[in-house]
Order: sequence, then structure tokens, then C-alpha cells
Amino acid sequence: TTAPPLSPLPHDTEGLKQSIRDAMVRFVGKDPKQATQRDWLDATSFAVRERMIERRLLTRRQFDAEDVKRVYYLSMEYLIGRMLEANLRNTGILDETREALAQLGQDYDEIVAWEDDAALGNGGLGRLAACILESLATQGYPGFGYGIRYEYGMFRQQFEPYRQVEHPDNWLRYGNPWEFPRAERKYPIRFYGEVVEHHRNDGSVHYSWEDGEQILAMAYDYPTAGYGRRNVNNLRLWGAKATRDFDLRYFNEGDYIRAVADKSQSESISMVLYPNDATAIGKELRLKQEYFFVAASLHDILDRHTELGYTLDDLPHQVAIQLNDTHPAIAVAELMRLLMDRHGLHWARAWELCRQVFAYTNHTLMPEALETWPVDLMTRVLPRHMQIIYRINHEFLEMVRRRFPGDEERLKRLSLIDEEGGRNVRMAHLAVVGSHQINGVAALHTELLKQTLFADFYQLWPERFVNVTNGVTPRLWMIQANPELTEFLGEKIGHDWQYDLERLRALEPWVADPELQQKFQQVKRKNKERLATLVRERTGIRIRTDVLFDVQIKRIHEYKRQLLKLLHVIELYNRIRDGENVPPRVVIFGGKAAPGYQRAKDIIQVINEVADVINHDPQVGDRLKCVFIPNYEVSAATVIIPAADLSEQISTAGFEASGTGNMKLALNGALTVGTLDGANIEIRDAVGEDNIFIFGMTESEVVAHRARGEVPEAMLAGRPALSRTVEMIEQGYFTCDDNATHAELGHYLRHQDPFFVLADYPAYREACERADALYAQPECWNTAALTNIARMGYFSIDRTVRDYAEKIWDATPEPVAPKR
Ligand SMILES: CCc1ccc([C@H](C)CC(=O)N[C@@H]2O[C@H](CO)[C@@H](O)[C@H](O)[C@H]2O)cc1
Repeated sequence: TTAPPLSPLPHDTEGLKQSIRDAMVRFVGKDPKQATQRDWLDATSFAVRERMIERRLLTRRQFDAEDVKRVYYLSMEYLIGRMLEANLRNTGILDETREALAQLGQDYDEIVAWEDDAALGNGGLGRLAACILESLATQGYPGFGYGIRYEYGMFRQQFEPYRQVEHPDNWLRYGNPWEFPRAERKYPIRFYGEVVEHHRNDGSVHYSWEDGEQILAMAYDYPTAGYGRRNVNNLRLWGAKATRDFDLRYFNEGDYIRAVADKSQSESISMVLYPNDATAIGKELRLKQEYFFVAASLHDILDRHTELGYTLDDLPHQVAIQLNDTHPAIAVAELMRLLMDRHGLHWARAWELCRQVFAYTNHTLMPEALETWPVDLMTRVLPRHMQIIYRINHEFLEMVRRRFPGDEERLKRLSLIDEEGGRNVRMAHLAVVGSHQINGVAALHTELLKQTLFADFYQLWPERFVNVTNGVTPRLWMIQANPELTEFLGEKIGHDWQYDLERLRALEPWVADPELQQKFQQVKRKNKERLATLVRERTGIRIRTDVLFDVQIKRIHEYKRQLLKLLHVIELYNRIRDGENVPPRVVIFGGKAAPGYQRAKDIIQVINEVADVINHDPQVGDRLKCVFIPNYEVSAATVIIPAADLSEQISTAGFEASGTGNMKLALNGALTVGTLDGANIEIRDAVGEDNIFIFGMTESEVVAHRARGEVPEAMLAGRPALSRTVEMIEQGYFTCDDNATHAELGHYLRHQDPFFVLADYPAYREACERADALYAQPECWNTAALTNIARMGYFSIDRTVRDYAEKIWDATPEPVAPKR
């Protein structure tokens, strides 16, 4: 039966005014006269969502009607940020809504500020997932996200007074107008229990997984609208729900409360996001979270596949599943279980289908970030999966043995089971063996994967390794974050760049044009004033806006070398106090440390204490300000990035897989000071040597330097300015009550320095000098800044998604309606 055609809702100001007013009464249940700004936020959100959901149904009908291949993105993290403005823009009703609210006596900018970020992620990996979903919809691909509906997202960071303190992020405390709870889409997810063998009389063995505990995974849908297109896809997040049956043991003991408490305990699976982004967690709850969303997602994908009338043999043609790092890698074993135990396929056929469906993206080379699970834990929590993993490993090693007879060492290196130090399942190996393609997220990173982490696999299957360099969505990171720049570009080169970022190149002939440079300067200045307001609000510090803004915003991690920037700040401070006329600047830090990562928390504390001394030193005045903006998150990033002049991308070469902040900052006209690491290399290739400040050891020089095993302290020899900065930290110059932390950090730099901060400091200092020198010539600086914007088109997430679609997913767009 064809569903009745939907009568499209009006998209004009009048129509939206009506919808917002109706929503205030009908959904929010408030008389507009008494409504709070949060009520107006909800009412406006409902007015938009009803227009998005119309398009969602149209999109779905078209996809169901056409023989489209669906792409499913499995990610434990989605760092979405605020939804209202992005949904208004992508649905093409932003201006009309702003006007409608004004006519209802409301200020749009005040209203949107009431929305909490949906911070369901840690950093780069989570934000990339959000950018990819937006681009899938914008380009009309049938692409859907699956993840977890954490009740508590990324913790809120406060400094009390200098040290990071985490506060829970219960972002759903006021409900969420954007989600559609799907009570009918609930799947029982099993944990623990045991595997029962059933021997058939045809000699075949059938396995069933029984007993243990069950919880329900319930779907919550978040429509994802495309920009300038009527396609609306979906992000389905799973929330844990207790099953309704009690554990009779308690009940009979009349311990009703215990029985209920036990039930609610099972709902804790989707309670909170693990705030670690570089060290594997290894906690049982984390494994259960991973399996919980993977099992619900695969169940849902297969159900939809069969509901659409497809057979299992159609799977590789209709379904592509991308594993966002190893976090969902258990999906390989789960799909094998479903295909064999539920659908009765034989091992070989099931395995064939599996490998054709899955692909795996690696986001880090850091050994401590690669997930491994103790075999006994996996056996206890997921007994059937451990069996299947053993079989996968057996079949795989058999193949390796045939290819490399007698090479036991190779077998050990390749095995899915790490036999050293307590047997552990290597989730990266499961992901590689179970996928038809593996990709890194920048050219250097993918090469390093082939040469190091997955060298043995690359030797086996060179054809399976491809590179897909990251990108960012220009909708959020340019059009929304930087409306002045968007207008400026629109006047000069039109608006097509918004759909095809390579068209920014049209700016190239004008980069040295004084009038254009003037306008660009004004745009940057306006953004600096907006940032200065945020800095004032969050830190109480007043910053000048007529000086260079030097920005390092990213998670706090030793390899990202916030310490390198800190040493430079201290040297500048000393030079100013020594009476040198150092060009004035504002140095801005932003970033969270994983709660258990003490070194990172020490770095935050010391930066804050150094900043406090500098910012209150009358000898320095306003020639140097150092600010650490608390609670760095997506919405804060949209204010910081447009105001930046200098983008700090100074990781030790070989450690930052790609970086995406580097792309956002350059696209907003900041010049990069960076090492030849991750995507910095491709940014250098795109913008040109003269429009970027590259410094420091290359990846291979780092390897050689490490091999030489020089003591870091040796780097201080003949470098008085540098050793003075380290001494000042060590001697507690910047602290009045915590010498220990400062002394420890100084000692760490002098005797450990595993990421070669001291070794790279001279080159870094020189690169910063080059930046100062260029900044002192505004026309040259602006030429370089505008050239960066003109040449950064490649780093659009739309290009990234097209690469995935062509190189990995074999998926094609299915536009619902012609582009506006
Ligand atoms: C298990 C704990 C955990 C959680 C998250 C992660 C992520 C892989 C860390 C991450 O966000 N990596 C970043 O991914 C970005 C997107 O590809 C890259 O641009 C960054 O270089 C990379 O550090 C590792 C380990």
C-alpha cells in the first residue's frame, strides 16, 4: 500500500512562526507569553524537526523504492555539538526562522545558546564521525550512523583553580527535542551465559548461546539533514532498557527493592561515555558497551535487509559497514554468529559475506590505544564470540602457515591472540582479518600502518590497504562558525564553494588584492572580538584583539606537545622582561585530559599557573597574554577557530594520525606552524611551502633520534634561553603552592621527554620567529592566509566521503530532490 503523499509544511517565515507557536502550545505545553528561552529553544526545535522528519520519510521511501546500497557507520562516538542551527541551515530555513523568532519577540542568537552540546565523543574520531554523517546526507548517499545514546557525554571541564576537575554532563536532563524514541525497535542483547552444542544427524554441529543476562537495546533516532538537499538520513543511537522480568531469586526473597535495583543496574550500560581517547580502557563495562551497540545495530541491519526483501547473498551488494576504529570490531564475530547460528549458513559462506561487508578505519598508531581483551574476560562475557574468534584465528593461521611454512614468529605476530603476558584478543587483528579494506586517515599514517603496525598483514594483502585522508564539513566549520567569512567569500567568488570546496580556488587571483585583504582583516578582527568576549566570560581575562592569536586546541596529550608551546610562551615572557621588543600576541589553549591521565592534568595545571603569572605581571602588561579556555568543546571551537591567526600543529612526527583541527583552522585563514606529521604534510603540499611554517624532525628522523637514545638534557647544552625556561618550571617560579608538580614536570622534560620537546624546540622557536616576521608584514600575511583558504578545498569531508564511497563502499548517491 503506497503511503499517502505528505503535505509539505511551509518553509517561509509566516509558516515557521505558526509552527513555532503551535509547538510551544502543543509540544512544550506553554503559553508563549510565559515561555522561557529554553521553551523557545524546544518549540523552535520541534518546528524544524517536523520539517526534517517529512524529508526523512521521503528519503526512506525513495531508498526503499530504489535498489540502493546502504552504508552503515558504526562508531562508539559522535561529537555532534549543538543541533538547532545546523539543522536549520541544512533544512534551508535559518533566515526564515531567525525572522520568525524576531517577530515573536525572541532573539535567535540568545535562544540557540541555551542548547547543550551533544558531546557523545572524545575528540578527533568522534568529530570525524559527525562530519561524515552530515556529508553523507548532503551528498545524497544512503548513509546511516549507529552508536550509543550515552546519558552522560564528555565530562564538563572546570579548573579549580588551576587543575582540571571533571563534572558530569547529563545533557538529557531537560529531555531532547531532536530524538525520536523507537519503542518498537528493541532488541534483547545477551551477556555471559553458555554455549550449547547441538549435534545434527547430518553430522553438522549447531551452536546456541543460552542463559546469562539480557538487557534490551532501544533505538533513539536522530534525523541527519543534508545541506541544500532534501535528503535526510538517520543516526540511530541505542539506549539500554531493563527487561521486564525480574530475577525471581530476589523476588521470592521478597527483596523487591534489590530486584529493581538490579534491573536499573543493567541500564547502566549506556549511561556514560568513557572519556579516554588514547589508552585502551580494558574495563568489562566498556566491552559490554561495544557489544551492546554492535549487536543491536547488526540485528537492525539484517532485519531491515530482509524486510526489504533481500536475501543474505545480496548482503555485499546492499550493505557496507564501516568500523570506526577497533571499538566496534566485535561486529565481525557477531555477524558470523548471526549468519551461522541464526540463519544457518555454513562457516565458509558466512565468512565470505562478512569480509565483503566490513571495512576498518584505524585512527592511531599508539600501542596503548589499541584495544586487546583478555581471553578469559571475552570468554566469560561473550562465550560464543570467543569460540568464533578462535575459529577465525585457526582458519587464518592455517592460511598463513601455507603461505609461510615454518615461520612460527610470523604466526605469533599475526595471531588474533596475543600469547604474551596473559592471553589477549587483538581487536585490530580481528578487524583487519574480517575486513575487505583497511584505511588510515592521512597519507603518512597509512604508510606507517603498512610499514609498522600492520606490516605483516600488508605483506599478506597489499590490495586491502588504502588511504582516505580526513576532512571537515564546511557547513559547520566555515558557514556556521564564520558567517562573516562566508559572506566575504560569497561576494568575491559566489556560493558554489559551499557544495564543492575545491571552488575556493577561485579566490587565488585576488589573494594580494589590498581591498580584499582589508575586508579579510575586518572579518578576522570581528571574530577576534567575539572570541575575546568568550574568553572574558569564561576566564575573566581581557585580551587585545589587534595582535596575533596563537591557538592550540585539541585533547591534552604528551605527543601533541602542548609543552613545546608552553616553553615558547615562557621564553617570550623572559624576553619581554629582559626588555626585548617581542611582537605582542595572545596564546590560547583549549583541551581536556582523560581523567586518569595525570601527566596531562599536570600539563594543564602548569599552563594555567604560568598563564596566571604572565597575565598579572605588570612588566609584561598586554604584550603577552596566555589563556586556557575551560571546557573546550564543539560549540567553543566554532568561536575560537575563526579568530585564529596561527594554528599550532606541533605533534612529534609519526604520532598524530591526521589531525582535523589543522584543516578547520587553515580553512578559516589561520597559518599553520607544524611538523611533517599526519595531514600537515598534505596541507603543506596543498597550500605551498611559503604559506606554512614547517619545522622539526620528520618521522624517520624521530625514529633515528630515538635510536640514538640521547638524554634530553643534552639538548639544553648551548641553549641558555631554553634551559632557563626548564629551570624556571623546575624551581617552581610559576607556582606558590605546588612545587612538586612543577619540579616533576621539569625533571620529566630534562630526563625523559619521550616526545622530544627539547630536541625540536630550536627549530620550533625559529619557525615561530618566521611567523612573527611574516605577521609584521600584514599584506604578506594576508596573502598567505587567503592562499591557504583558496587551496584547502581538498580537505572537505565531502571529498573524504566520496573517497570512501569509491574506494571502499562502492556506494552511489541517491538524491531525493534536485539541489536548491
Ligand atoms: C579505547 C580508547 C580510545 C578512544 C578513542 C581513540 C581514538 C582513536 C583517538 C582519536 O580520536 N584519534 C584521532 O582520530 C582523528 C580522526 O581520524 C585523527 O585526526 C587524529 O589524528 C587521531 O588522534 C583511541 C582510543
